[in-house]
Amino acid sequence: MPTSGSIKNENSVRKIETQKKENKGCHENKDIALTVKAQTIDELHLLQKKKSAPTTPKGSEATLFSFSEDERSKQQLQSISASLASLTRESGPKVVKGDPDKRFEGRRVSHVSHHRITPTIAVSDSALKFTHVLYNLSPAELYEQAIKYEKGTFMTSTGALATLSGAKTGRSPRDKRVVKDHVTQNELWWGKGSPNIEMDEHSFMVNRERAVDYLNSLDKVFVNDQFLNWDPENRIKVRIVSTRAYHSLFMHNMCIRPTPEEVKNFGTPDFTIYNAGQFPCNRYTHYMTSSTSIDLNLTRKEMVILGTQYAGEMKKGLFSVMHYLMPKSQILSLHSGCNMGKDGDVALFFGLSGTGKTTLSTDHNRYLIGDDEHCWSDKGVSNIEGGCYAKCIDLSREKEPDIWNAIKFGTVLENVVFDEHIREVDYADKSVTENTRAAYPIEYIPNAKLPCVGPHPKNVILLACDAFGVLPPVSKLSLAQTMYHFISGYTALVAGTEQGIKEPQATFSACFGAAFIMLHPTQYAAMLAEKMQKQGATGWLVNTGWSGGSYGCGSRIKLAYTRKIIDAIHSGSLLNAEYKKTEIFGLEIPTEVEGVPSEILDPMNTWPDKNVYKETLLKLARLFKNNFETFTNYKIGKDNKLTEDILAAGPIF
Ligand SMILES: Nc1ncnc2c1ncn2[C@@H]1O[C@H](COP(=O)(O)OP(=O)(O)O)[C@@H](O)[C@H]1O
Ligand SMILES: C=C(OP(=O)(O)O)C(=O)O
Ligand SMILES: [Ca+2]
Ligand SMILES: [Mn+2]
Repeated sequence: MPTSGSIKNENSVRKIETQKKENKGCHENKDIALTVKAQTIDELHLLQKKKSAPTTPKGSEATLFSFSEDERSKQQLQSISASLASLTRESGPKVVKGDPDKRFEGRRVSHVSHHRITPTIAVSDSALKFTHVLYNLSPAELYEQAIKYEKGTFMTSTGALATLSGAKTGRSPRDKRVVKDHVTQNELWWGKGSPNIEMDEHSFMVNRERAVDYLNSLDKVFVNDQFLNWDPENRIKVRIVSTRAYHSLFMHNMCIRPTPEEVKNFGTPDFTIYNAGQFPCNRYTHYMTSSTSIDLNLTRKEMVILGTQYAGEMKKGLFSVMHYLMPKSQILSLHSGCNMGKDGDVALFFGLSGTGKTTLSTDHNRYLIGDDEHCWSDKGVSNIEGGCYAKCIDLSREKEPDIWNAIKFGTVLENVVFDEHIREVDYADKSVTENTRAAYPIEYIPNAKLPCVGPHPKNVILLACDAFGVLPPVSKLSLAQTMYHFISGYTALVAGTEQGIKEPQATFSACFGAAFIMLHPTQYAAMLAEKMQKQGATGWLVNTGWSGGSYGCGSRIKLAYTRKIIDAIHSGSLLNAEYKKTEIFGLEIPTEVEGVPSEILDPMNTWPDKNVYKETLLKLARLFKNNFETFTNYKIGKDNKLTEDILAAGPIF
């Protein structure tokens, strides 16, 4: 220590003296005792690492089982080879496990000898080359890969991995394609309003081959074998093949992580993603309208990503798959957050992007079941994912402490700006995008409920961020109103950034997630109505948006107030409050909520000009009505009465 000369502390002085004594007395012995058990630097490096599953499945203790372990490891490699195989070429790159950079490292020579003749990138000689598979790497290994090879990837001051998603910083719903074949043409929702833009089987195969060829041209690819859905009976096995450690770590965090035993017995996946997002699609390919394409083939159980590195495409792509598979088993898939109180009361939080699912389901006083994707079966609710994907723009430690603290080692931080030296993140900085994100394993939230399952929901909270500022901060809904608002899926955010005052943009997205549903919205709505009725769940509409005027005049409702409102819903106190009915939307609004100024509960009170308020309210009502027109010819479930009630539950003017 350079400061030892000036140390006055008694203990320190004594320490220094002891050291001196040691040095005098047994200098030689000490040196011998500290000598490493290695003859060379390479041997020293070998000592540093213990072998472990799953990347190196053959452990030294496996003598008894070595045959079966060997077999299993071989089968695993065969399964990955099959995933990566070209469907047109007879021969292709040979798939080998491990990091190509480690091929000269002196591990067991027999195991690596063939790596020594491995050529690097050789696109036209694919039959002669190896593609190294980095299989289910750990976060630490993925950090090393990402920092070493991916430009724009750094460690932040709290240990998170900050990276850039490239040109795309959000999803590209217009570039999503779904294969229309003899099965899906009858099963799925097609045409006007549907998110399922069709493509044919052949064009899918062209894109698939393009992705596979690209992946195989690389020295190495990442493979994640993981699960979706915490309900063990309805769990699916997913394989994600990707080119970036960032993608692999993102999915490691977002999907359910298998145990080493589960990895060994993984077998064939139920669904595979080929993420070749660094490579564009060919715009001459039929159905392609840009160089980005996210293609879903439900019959082949495959998804291909070309031309976008935005990681959210993988997460939401798999969500679409669940929106197809789960209803087949009478399970309702939900674009919602979910948490549970100490007494086992479960709440769902529906809402479009930015309305508060993640923020409000992450509640220090409740158990977090999940922030975004759930299933509701006859047994209760289950999270589909193993992690959360929180927005970081303007994130503050005070307002969202649990999310703030989750941003640590292992967390992927997308598109944030940070101090180049200290590496402190500036969450207010929108230089790269407003859609900055953190993806972390759910157990990074201290009160996560593991396993992520719970009983039937008691409250169904519909979140709308109403930038028009006319929806009340909270209303209690009848079942018909809940269904009306669920099918409408309204929110209004402000387009663009903060420069000047912009008109709020009303968005209607059926089931609060039209971009991800595969069947007609009324099919999900019918299931939700049936489940809510059967379980006696109460519906609520919570406006997390503006109060006191539209965007530009009013201001966003304080998160602290919204939390108080949500608390009152959870505790049951709001259920028995005093209510009055609003004009036009016919919403039941409470006259009092503990901790919330009563005057804001009726939005009319907060607007300085009551006429402008009325005009704006009518404007929004018309938007609702126009949007609902497309649903007026459908029946919701088998119940005529409910269908009529739903149609009557919209605004009346
Ligand atoms: N009153 C409010 N209620 C909920 N969120 C709010 C409120 N005011 C501001 N916010 C901010 O809005 C964003 C909500 O986003 P998020 O919870 O990620 O939405 P989602 O998960 O539905 O996409 C967060 O950044 C949160 O801090
Ligand atoms: C990842 C997403 O989810 P959300 O914005 O709802 O959190 C998304 O919609 O792309
Ligand atoms: Ca979402
Ligand atoms: Mn979210």
